[in-house]
Amino acid sequence: MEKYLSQLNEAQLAPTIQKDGPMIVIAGAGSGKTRVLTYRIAYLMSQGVDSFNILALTFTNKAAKEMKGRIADIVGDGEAKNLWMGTFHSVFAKILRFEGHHLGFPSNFTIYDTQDSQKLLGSIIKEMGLDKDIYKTKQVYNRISSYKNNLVTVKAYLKNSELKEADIAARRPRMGEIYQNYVDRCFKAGAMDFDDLLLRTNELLTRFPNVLAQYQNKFRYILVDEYQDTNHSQYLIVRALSDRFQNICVVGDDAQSIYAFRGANINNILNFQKDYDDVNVYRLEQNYRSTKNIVGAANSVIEHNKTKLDKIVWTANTEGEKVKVNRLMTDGDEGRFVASSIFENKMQHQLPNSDFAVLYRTNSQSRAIEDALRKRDVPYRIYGGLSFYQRKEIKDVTAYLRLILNPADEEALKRVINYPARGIGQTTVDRLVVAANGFGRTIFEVLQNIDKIDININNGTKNKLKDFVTLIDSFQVMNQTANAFELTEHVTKSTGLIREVNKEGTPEGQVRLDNVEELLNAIKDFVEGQIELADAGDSLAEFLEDVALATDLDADKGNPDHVALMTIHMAKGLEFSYVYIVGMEEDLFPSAMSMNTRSELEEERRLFYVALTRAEKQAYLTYTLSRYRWGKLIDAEPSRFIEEIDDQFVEVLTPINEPRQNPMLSADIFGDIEPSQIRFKKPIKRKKEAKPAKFVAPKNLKPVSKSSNTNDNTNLFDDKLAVGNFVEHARFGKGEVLKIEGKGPDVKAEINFEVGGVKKLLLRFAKLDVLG
Ligand SMILES: Nc1ncnc2c1ncn2[C@@H]1O[C@H](COP(=O)(O)OP(=O)(O)OP(=O)(O)O)[C@@H](O)[C@H]1O
Ligand SMILES: [Mg+2]
Repeated sequence: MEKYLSQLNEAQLAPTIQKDGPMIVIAGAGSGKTRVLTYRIAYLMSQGVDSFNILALTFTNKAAKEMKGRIADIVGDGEAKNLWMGTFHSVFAKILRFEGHHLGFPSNFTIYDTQDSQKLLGSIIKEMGLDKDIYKTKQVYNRISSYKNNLVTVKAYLKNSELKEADIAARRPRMGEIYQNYVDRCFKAGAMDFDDLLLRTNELLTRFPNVLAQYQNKFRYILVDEYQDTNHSQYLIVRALSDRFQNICVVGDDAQSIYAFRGANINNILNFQKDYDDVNVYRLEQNYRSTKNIVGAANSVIEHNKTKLDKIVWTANTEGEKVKVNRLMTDGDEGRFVASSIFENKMQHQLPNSDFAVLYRTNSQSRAIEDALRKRDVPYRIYGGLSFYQRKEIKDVTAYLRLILNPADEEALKRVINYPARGIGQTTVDRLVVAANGFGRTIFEVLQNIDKIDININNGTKNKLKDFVTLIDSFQVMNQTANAFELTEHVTKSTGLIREVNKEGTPEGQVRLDNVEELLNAIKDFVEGQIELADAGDSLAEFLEDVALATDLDADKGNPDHVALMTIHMAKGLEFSYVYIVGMEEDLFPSAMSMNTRSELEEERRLFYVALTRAEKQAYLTYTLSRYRWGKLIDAEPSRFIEEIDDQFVEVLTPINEPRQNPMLSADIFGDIEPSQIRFKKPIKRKKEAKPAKFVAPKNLKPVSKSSNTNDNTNLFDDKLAVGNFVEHARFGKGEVLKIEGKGPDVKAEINFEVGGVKKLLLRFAKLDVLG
């Protein structure tokens, strides 16, 4: 352990080895907060704390896995296994499996994901005969989610005139009824949504003191990462569990609080000292992640926020390159710039793809980047789009599995009752739902008694329904003996699902088929890792729980060496050598929807701070002059955040695809100044410009000199290459030299190529043949 403790600086060591009592580490990005948590857990174990008595809550399951791996390196595999570590949702889902019966939930309760919840709300709104343009499912869902995260139960809602008035003002006076129906239907279906996992845990710990005492005793040491983004519900759970022993260590950075829009409460971090007695407050100031330029840039940005704790962040790392800002014409150009820059940096510094990340404000921005990366054959992965487990074909298979385990699961049943098609129409399903609601029974119970009840369904259809029940029954019987993999394989075959996904034999169908196969592989892996579980049924339940809580960030699928594409929200806590932040435009970032109040704008700024501080070596910011938004091409202005970075940390790149040979244009915009000298004191707003004419090479050009194969072409080109020369490049074809700039190893040429238009190349690396 000594050896490991020496890998911490003094400031980090103190919270790591304070064994007991409440403590908070407030520190800026990259200062080692997560490292402190990791080493602290290992330290506690080395001091004789039983691994069963430690609970660590992280922001993603991936972070938990990595932390566990690191701890296993220090203390050994066996002990690390017993640690309770994961996101709030996954940890408390596990506890609810054991304890949910106190609240009337079966241990095999289903977890409804957002899609399931919204579908259920959609049908409730329809059944109540409400206008779906006013009662928009998504908004209703968000509203209910915020009640739950603030522990406002239906009962509390009905007593809360403020909330009710807000809903009436939003022309939704029947929110209370919807909320009630939704809670009832989830309960009847034996289902909890994401927010219930926290809300019900709170209910459990409040209503059942014995249960609370049991878990207080179990979790004698509690650690929370990214504490600044806990919501009220999470805060109360941590408080309750740590109340007895008060061995609570939370780490966070108020400057990185970016989930207020989802109910995160920055006051949790600000008030921590009031919640416990004798809190030790630790501060870390040295950043180990980033260069001086990046740390300086990030510090200068966050300075603009009024609401913040005073913090110092400095680094002993090298100066590094300045934060590079580039302006492009369109999002297509932006994508191409990012792709070629990644490509060049990769080649120049011999780096793996996984050293690069592209971050954006909204998911829809990924498409242009993807297109460009694909053209360059750069492998990439999008995180946080539709997660693997949310794809239709995967949800169809898992719906069968959910139904086998929990026949009350209404959303699963509705999903598969007529998939693959077995002649059971929507009207029949609607009648079943009405009957189930009328009898206070589940739909499956109605199906089991279809002959005994009075329901307007013809005999032919009744027979089909009975066949469906028999089918599910047979799967349940199989589940008694077979493992999850055998069962799933059998389900996909015997229902005809596997045939259905690729019945057209199209490439898309093949992808769906591959996905189902991938799911089977995942289940097999899971089953093989679960052999110690004697009860086959358990392995299926556990697998489904992992599936429901899986975010795309957690899955490690496919080629591990890829460029990561994700929203900034997803990137919290992560680090990459090279980070490209795209779409740095007003109304996009900061988002038009978050500029109404100072606090919203400050949250956007914190988001930018998070984005910048992901970079270790180099950060690029790009913005475009026009962008398609809501189907229209609009003029875009550079984000105010670019201006907010202190000039000394920024370098403005000459826009690569700008028609520099047009003197009107340079005069118009830059006067006599080189664009690279421009600082963004005022946003530069311009109209759409024409691209340079496509280069067509004159005939009869022949090579007059060839670039050497060494990495140093400087001498060759320093004197030989001149403006007006024709050259040839292996990939871009022939081109005309428009401009030469720089000295020695930094000589660059701007060349208008046949393929891809104007490019700026560092001659040291460009393999060019001069033609004459
Ligand atoms: N004392 C140290 N010596 C060397 N490297 C360190 C030290 N402390 C932290 N690091 C490294 O610095 C990087 C940032 O650390 P870490 O991720 O723990 O910071 P953080 O404060 O959790 O950042 P964030 O706020 O972004 O979550 C990591 O790569 C970590 O391994
Ligand atoms: Mg961290």
